[in-house]
Amino acid sequence: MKHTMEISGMRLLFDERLILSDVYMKIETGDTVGLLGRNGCGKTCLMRGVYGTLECEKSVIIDNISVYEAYKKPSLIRYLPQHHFIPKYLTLKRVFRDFAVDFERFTEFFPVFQLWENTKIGHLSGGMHRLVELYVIIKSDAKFILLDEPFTHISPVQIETIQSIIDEERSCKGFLITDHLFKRIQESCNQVYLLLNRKIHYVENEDDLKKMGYLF
Ligand SMILES: Nc1ncnc2c1ncn2[C@@H]1O[C@H](COP(=O)(O)OP(=O)(O)OP(=O)(O)O)[C@@H](O)[C@H]1O
Repeated sequence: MKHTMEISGMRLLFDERLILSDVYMKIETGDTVGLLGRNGCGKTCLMRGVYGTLECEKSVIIDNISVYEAYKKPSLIRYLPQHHFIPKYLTLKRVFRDFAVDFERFTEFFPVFQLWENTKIGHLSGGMHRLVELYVIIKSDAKFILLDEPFTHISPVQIETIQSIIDEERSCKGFLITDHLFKRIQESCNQVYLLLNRKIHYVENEDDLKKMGYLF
């Protein structure tokens, strides 16, 4: 079944400073939407606004129903923040059980984790910890997945595997992914947008990014 999320009229002010204005985006099942933008332009704020953990003016409509506090509805949206969010004292077994994600399948993609089912996530390296968080969010049973800089701290080989998993999962989900690297976004996404001057701009190709001053 195809699901649609429409984000519109998003406007965010911090004191007198306008961060986002009139943001519009539509994401459907099967979409992998990439969001580029310079440091501090508002990508994280946009995601947190959609997720409902940052207050702002907005309309988020999923399948014709308005959603205000998406973070309370994990079956609709899951969000991977830039920072670690799974408590360090939890074992991998517990994490995969809580997210209802198959650990065996995970170890088929990433065999290095085979012996670590009873290891606490805090004992993993930062990159491994990140990989577990990224995987369980991508594989969670939700209609839309927001990934804030998912490839940071992940090795190139693991990035390729993750990209193939996202490609598989999009048959039943829609993805919004931020990154700084056009190449990575181009490889992972079927639509690309640039957040520039508080607004979302559709990007057809590299030339568009050059015209908008994002690439040289
Ligand atoms: N709680 C807050 N109070 C005031 N200003 C904030 C707050 N949170 C974010 N900002 C500011 O809003 C702007 C957008 O921040 P945001 O984190 O969304 O940028 P970003 O595009 O995700 O950056 P990066 O690519 O570096 O992660 C920044 O200038 C930031 O300093």
